[in-house]
Amino acid sequence: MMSYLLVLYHSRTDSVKNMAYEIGDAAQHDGIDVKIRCFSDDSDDLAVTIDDLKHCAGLAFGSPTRFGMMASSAKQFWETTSDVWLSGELIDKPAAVFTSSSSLHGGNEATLLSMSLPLLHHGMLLCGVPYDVPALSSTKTGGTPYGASHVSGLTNSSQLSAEELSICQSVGARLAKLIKQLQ
Ligand SMILES: Cc1cc2nc3c(=O)[nH]c(=O)nc-3n(C[C@H](O)[C@H](O)[C@H](O)COP(=O)(O)O)c2cc1C
Repeated sequence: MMSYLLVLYHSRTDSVKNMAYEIGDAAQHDGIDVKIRCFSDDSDDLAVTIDDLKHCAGLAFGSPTRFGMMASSAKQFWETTSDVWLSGELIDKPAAVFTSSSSLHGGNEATLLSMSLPLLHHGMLLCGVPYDVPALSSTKTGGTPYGASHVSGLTNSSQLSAEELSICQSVGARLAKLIKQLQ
């Protein structure tokens, strides 16, 4: 794979995983190769390597909301990326973040903002969700200008609402567009 979007996620109960696949499918639909990777090998998807990260043309990074922050496996991974940071290999590559939380005001926006920080340190071009995505104004569940989100609720449902789905698709399409424009 010469030029690909890396969709890198952690998910324990499939909500973030479903979002990862929606974002990846949308980018692929728009002509971009996609690599879907996890932070550890306790998933159906392969564990990410530093090479996967170094050589991506763009990144979608997903984590569940854990006490208003990213999951520890994600944080742990970023702490192994100093060499990539030193060599500047992610500078000027487009990136987006996405999350799932069980409650609507349970810290999903805070999580998205803090997930953005390592990507900004790496010099990536953070792409949020613009308000020309109609679902952003109509959603009663997830979806924020800082990135796609899903609210899994009291039953911890991993099924995305129509608006959440459409926002994930818009993120995949936007990353694909930016990857093409920047190459
Ligand atoms: C340790 C832990 C901490 C959590 N913290 C929050 C939280 O701060 N706010 C919230 O709304 N949900 C919280 N949750 C719920 C998860 O964010 C939610 O179930 C999410 O949809 C899981 O995503 P996944 O299915 O991809 O694993 C927490 C769950 C765990 C296990």
